Amino acid sequence: MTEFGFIEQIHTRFASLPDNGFEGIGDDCAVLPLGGGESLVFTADLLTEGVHFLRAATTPRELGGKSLAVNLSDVAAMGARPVATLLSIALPADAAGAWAAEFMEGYRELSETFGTTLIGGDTTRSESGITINVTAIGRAPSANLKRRSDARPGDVIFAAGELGASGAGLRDILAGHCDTPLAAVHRNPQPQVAEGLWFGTRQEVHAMMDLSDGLASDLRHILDRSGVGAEVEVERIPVAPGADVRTAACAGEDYKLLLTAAPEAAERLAAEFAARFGSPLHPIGRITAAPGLVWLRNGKPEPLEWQGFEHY
Ligand SMILES: Nc1ncnc2c1ncn2[C@@H]1O[C@H](COP(=O)(O)OP(=O)(O)O)[C@@H](O)[C@H]1O
Ligand SMILES: Cc1ncc(C[n+]2csc(CCOP(=O)(O)OP(=O)(O)O)c2C)c(N)n1
Ligand SMILES: [Mg+2]
Repeated sequence: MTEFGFIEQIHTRFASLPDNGFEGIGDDCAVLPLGGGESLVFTADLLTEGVHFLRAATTPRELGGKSLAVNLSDVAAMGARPVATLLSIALPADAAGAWAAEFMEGYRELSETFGTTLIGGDTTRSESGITINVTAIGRAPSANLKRRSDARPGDVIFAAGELGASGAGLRDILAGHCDTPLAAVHRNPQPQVAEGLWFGTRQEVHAMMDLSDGLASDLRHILDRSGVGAEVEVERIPVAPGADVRTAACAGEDYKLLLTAAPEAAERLAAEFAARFGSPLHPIGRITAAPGLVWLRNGKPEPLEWQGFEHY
């Protein structure tokens, strides 16, 4: 079974139960309208030793920050402001002392940076490696929420930053070079919280998500949920220095925002983004009515078997 096959199975199994007012499985966050035009959003992400990180290749402080950052990125991807988190952590006995204190310091530092508070969680002993689960809660005017399901044919597809640095950094780490600048990028993702909030206020932004698994699979989630297709110009994919285009499209963990915007407003959106954030918004292609993801090189379709990260 594939990761996404399993999630689909879970979704189906729970489809007949009451939703209790929640918009559930399928987006970066679940949504609970509060009334008065406001909503809460909820997301959970888990990091487990050997799959998401190597204990010997990260400081606990960095891992504390990354555990929070990947969740704040999902809140940002809805156009919401992260407000609070819950932290559940399973620690082997040898990580329960100084390691855990440093981990919490990293988690606290990033909480302070983004104005979130820690409101609960759980702590247990582990017999096999470190596992961290974070639940993040955000808040937004309901009208600002951006979903994966709102891409429309003709929309311009944008990446809100360069891609591939994290994947190139992981390559360094797996080769035993943990002290390179790219390895540091991999261990210290910066969630685009201010950017997500700003996109939330822009009506011309239709669909949005964050890039955790890589463009090649994450864009497909927008296409599937919106019932559309896309053409992506390979030459326009913004490749971070030190990475190559395949890494940029497939390796994942860049935690940059991926969005679609109305074509008539796209140029102005990009100009205002650059003026506000001091870095470009990269147009990489467009949404099509015909389903499927087509990679274009020199304007011609190229049959690339590119895939993002999948757990199974
Ligand atoms: N074990 C699970 N139980 C319920 N929902 C899940 C589970 N795993 C993933 N999901 C949901 O499936 C969707 C896709 O998950 P995922 O690809 O992990 O999203 P993300 O990249 O935003 O973390 C999300 O809405 C997520 O909440
Ligand atoms: C030791 C190690 N091996 C492989 C990876 C690569 N990796 C692990 S998870 C992942 C994708 C993102 O994680 P996931 O759990 O799928 O997050 P989500 O999409 O749910 O936000 C990648 C690229 C890594 N970070 N560390
Ligand atoms: Mg997830």
